[in-house]
Amino acid sequence: LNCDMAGFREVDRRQFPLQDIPAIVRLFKQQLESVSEPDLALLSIVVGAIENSLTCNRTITVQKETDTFGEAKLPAIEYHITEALYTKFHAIIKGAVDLSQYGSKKFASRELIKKVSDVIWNSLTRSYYKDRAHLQSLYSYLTGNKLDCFGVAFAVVAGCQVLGFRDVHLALSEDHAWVVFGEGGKETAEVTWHGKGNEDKRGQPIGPGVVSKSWLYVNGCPVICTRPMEVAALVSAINPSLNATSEAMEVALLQQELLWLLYDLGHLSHYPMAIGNLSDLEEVSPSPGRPPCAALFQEAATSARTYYRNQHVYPYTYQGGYFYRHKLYKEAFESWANAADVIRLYNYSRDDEEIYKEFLEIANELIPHIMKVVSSGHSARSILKDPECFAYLLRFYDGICQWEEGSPTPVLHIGWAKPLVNTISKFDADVRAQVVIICQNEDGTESTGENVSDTTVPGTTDGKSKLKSEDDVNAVIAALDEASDDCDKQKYLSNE
Ligand SMILES: FC(F)(F)Cc1cc2c(N3CCN(c4nnc(C(F)(F)F)s4)CC3)ncnc2s1
Repeated sequence: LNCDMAGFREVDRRQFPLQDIPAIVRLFKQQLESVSEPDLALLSIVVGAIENSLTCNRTITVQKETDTFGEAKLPAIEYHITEALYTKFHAIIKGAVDLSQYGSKKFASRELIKKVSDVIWNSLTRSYYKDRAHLQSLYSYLTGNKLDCFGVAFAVVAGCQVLGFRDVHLALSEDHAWVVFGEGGKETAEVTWHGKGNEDKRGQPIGPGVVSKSWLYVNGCPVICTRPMEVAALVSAINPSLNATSEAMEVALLQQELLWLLYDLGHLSHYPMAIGNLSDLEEVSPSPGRPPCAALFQEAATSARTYYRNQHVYPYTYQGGYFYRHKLYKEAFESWANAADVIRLYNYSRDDEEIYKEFLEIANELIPHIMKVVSSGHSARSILKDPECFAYLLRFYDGICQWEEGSPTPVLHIGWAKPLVNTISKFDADVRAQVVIICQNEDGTESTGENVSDTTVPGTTDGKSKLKSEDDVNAVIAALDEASDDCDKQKYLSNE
């Protein structure tokens, strides 16, 4: 029993009660630099307790926000509460799993992992709102028997750590989590649910998800966590939200400090979303002496290109969102075009709703808003006179068209076409004429398409005029529909 309590024993009681952010950072640093591996249960209980007390019920009388040195005051986390919850988690896991039944001690088996997942799963409250905030930590599990889908996967990995299986690790896509295990971490197993109304596949390998080319399984390029990266995942999952409109500042500061600690120790380099989370926090309150958030967004994209074959969308939508908020519209178009270049590699399946909503918002809310805002401006450097912006938008829309091709589920519908046509028609023919479309042929050679300058939009005579009437728009929509089927818009654009 002692060896398993290593995580706790090393934590000298003198550190408790944990009164402020530096104390928590010290605990994480001590765990991350300790000779063995960081104790996932201990760290999840500690940050969960702080988040819960500062965002859920605010029962604690909120001490004045900062002490004399400007450090955010935290509700004191008592040693005995932390130790009691830690002991309870150990008791639940060790009490339910009789290791003698699972043969090899060195590597976990699928049956063992399914058993740990069942222990967590069967101890959850029967029915509760699964998407609620603050359900991601072991504190939530141990005090309220509630976990969200990420929280279940994390708890299974923490449970396997309690049982001494160092091969079981968290695998993360952009919208799902599962575990890898066995020699070389080659085996995979579902351990949690995904989305609404889908039968869970717990215990099964994730193979079929990768074969179907759904974004949910990121074409076989998930983030495979080390123990410190599992700490980064639990820190990323900290949710400072008090309600739909405000956040608990001290929780956000704690998350930011812990992410910088993990960044400095090199544990975010292979974790684009964690870098994106840190960058979002830096945008709101920049840390002195740290890289600007724009550089961090770029780092996240570079990490995804370097380690995950550029199969992740979020680094580009994080970046596009930043540029959009800062009115850097051309840069936003480029990021969104890069996001579309990723999604075109996938087949849209019913499990991919989250990223569908992301692209829908960009295409039908954000880009139309930009077009409205820039239309009123009259600067020569306007977006509407810039052929590179037109090219970025074409790449964006084309990526979504190609995403739809070969997919079991349609992507585009009339709701997409009107904003799309309105956006394209804002660019004059002479601007469009400066865009040359290079098509990659099957054999990899390139052919420049017809110069789009002689694009005559159906229903007009000289190709130089702009869309005028409703039936012009409908004609283009019909043509787009046809073009997006076989996606050789080249023929459509040159209107051969
Ligand atoms: F485990 C699951 F199932 F929850 C999948 C994961 C999600 C996620 C994350 N997120 C999700 C994406 N996310 C985004 N926030 N803004 C985003 C963008 F649209 F601006 F790009 S994406 C918040 C943090 N941040 C760190 N790690 C993970 S692992």
